[in-house]
Amino acid sequence: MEKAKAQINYDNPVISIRNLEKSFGDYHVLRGIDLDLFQGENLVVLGRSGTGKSVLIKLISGLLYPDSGSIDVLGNDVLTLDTRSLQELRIRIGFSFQNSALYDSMTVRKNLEFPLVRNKKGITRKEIDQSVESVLDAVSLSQTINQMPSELSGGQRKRIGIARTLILNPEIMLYDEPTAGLDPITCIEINELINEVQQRYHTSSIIITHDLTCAKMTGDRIAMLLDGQFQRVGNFNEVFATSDERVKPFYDYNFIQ
Ligand SMILES: Nc1ncnc2c1ncn2[C@@H]1O[C@H](COP(=O)(O)OP(=O)(O)OP(=O)(O)O)[C@@H](O)[C@H]1O
Repeated sequence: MEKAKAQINYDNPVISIRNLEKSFGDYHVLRGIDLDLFQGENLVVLGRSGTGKSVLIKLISGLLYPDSGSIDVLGNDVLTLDTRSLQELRIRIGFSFQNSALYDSMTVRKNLEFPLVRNKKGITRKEIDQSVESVLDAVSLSQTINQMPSELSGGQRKRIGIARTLILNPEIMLYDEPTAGLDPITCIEINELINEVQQRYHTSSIIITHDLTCAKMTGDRIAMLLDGQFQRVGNFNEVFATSDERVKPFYDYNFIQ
């Protein structure tokens, strides 16, 4: 269940975060976050509920503004980008959110075409068809092309959601709790898909989760968010080789394959 070694370019961070601070009223959620995501890397961000994982993703994608610190994404200073440049940058990032639901009234094909037609002006019918076929093949669901989302299982819907994100060829993937609400076997299939996406699309990914099986299977590196900072960063065994009483229960109460 250990993750196979990936090709990672440690000279090329695609996301660089320095000394990031974010409070909501009196609640100091992020207290000086430093983080690099390297080209080709799967980085898992682990943390209990309410520790600020989603806030971090929103800051990276420019949906929230920090109190201080810097965020560089694909060579862009996110905090100084105008709306248009931010939109252009977001197209280079694939968001796989828990609630990124499919459109129930559209077939799988139409769901997949939607981001293409919206974001790629002048794309031809042939290019659309090729892209749809290619991402469906990537998530091993070619046979569902004419089905409605209601005819798919939870795991299949999750895969189609990932395919819809991949269709724009993102350089960075942000997965927010990719295995939430799925049975253990389907979780493992989604973890395997995350690794296949890394290899096939050469993406760099941040995977937010509190599922340790997911962390172990998909993470080249794991960063544990505790009390507003990344207190432990390393591979799975390094992160959990500690007697830190804030970390141990996290491990003890998770089911590890
Ligand atoms: N827009 C907001 N206004 C006020 N408080 C917020 C806002 N967004 C997040 N928070 C607070 O910041 C904290 C961190 O929230 P966040 O959603 O990042 O947690 P999380 O680590 O993703 O948790 P979970 O695993 O449950 O999704 C929470 O206490 C939340 O209430």
